[in-house]
Amino acid sequence: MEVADRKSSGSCLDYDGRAKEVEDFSKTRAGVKGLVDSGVEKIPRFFILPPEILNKAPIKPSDDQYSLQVPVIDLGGGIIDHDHSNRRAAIVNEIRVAAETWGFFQMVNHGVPKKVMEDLMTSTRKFHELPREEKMKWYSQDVSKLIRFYSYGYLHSSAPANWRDSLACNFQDRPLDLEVLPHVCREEIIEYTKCVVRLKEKLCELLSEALGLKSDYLGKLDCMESKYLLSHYYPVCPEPELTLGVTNHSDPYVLTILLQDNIGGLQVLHQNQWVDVPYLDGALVANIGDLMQIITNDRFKSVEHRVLAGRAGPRISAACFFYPSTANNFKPYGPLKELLSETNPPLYREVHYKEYTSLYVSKGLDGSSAIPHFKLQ
Ligand SMILES: O=C(O)CCC(=O)C(=O)O
Ligand SMILES: [Fe+2]
Repeated sequence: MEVADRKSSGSCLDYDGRAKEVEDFSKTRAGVKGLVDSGVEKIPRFFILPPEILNKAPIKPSDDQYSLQVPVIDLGGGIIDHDHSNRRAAIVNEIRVAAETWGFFQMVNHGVPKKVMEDLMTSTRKFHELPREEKMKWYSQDVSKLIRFYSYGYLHSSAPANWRDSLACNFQDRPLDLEVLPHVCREEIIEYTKCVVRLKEKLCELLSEALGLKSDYLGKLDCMESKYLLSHYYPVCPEPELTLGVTNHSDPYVLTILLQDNIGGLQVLHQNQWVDVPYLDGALVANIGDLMQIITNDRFKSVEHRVLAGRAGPRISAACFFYPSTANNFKPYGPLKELLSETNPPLYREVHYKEYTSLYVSKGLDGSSAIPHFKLQ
């Protein structure tokens, strides 16, 4: 069958025999990489995405796409303390504009050593490229497992499948524990996570200031004390026009810090166009999560993004998500009263983290946002 026929041969989300195909795939415990290693030339049908997901925004970018650029912000290494108030004010302003308009920005001079980033990429790649028997020991579809390897997390639903595998390390708000991690990447993950947590603390202050609040405001709110690192591996895809590395979604958490390699494919939805988030040597990407959009009453935007599947690769990335500490799983978070006024009334009801993520997970990455469910009428 030609690509055009396979595209029009019906939705991948619901067809006879889909559940069995998905289950057989899961039983291999070898992920998408296992499929590629087995030499598939046609992707299994449940990976073929319907046009309404593939073409959510113009697939062919307008000329504007080339003039639109995700903001790049120089965090000034160590010189953003309060003694350098002019420089700090300028950075805070850049972060404010980026968070309000793009929901995404790239950071350079952010203080995470390049070697630590490179080591994370090399070692997690080693994990994903372990012999199959070795890697499958980590395979699990159980979402309550804090450390696991998986592919397509929505096995029992009709949510779209993604052309990628992931190693999940949900550290929650505990100290990092070396023993629980796969040997090939454990020290590198711990070191990288320590550095990224320090960067998150800096960003937490800068974002508070960008909202016109005291530097320690978001820190005291305890909305970003837990950390969850996802190491992604996007294998080369024999039919990249038919699927996606990851389908359109916004991140459900408060803040994400992302490290990507130089393969490309990450895109952010901006002014109804998909704009590339290009690889920038030494940079880290930050993006606003859904809960941050809710607590800022829509000032900061949690923006949809996706990753294209590609013939080049594999592509490697690591996303570190920050969310409230476990003690606050049921603490209600709503628009911050300091940001509200008569002319700026609350747009959302209060929601706790568990309620938010349950809805997010039950929905699957179907390209729709969970945020509107919490809007006040
Ligand atoms: O791999 C990437 O560049 C993005 C991953 C992502 O969006 C996510 O894990 O939420
Ligand atoms: Fe994401």
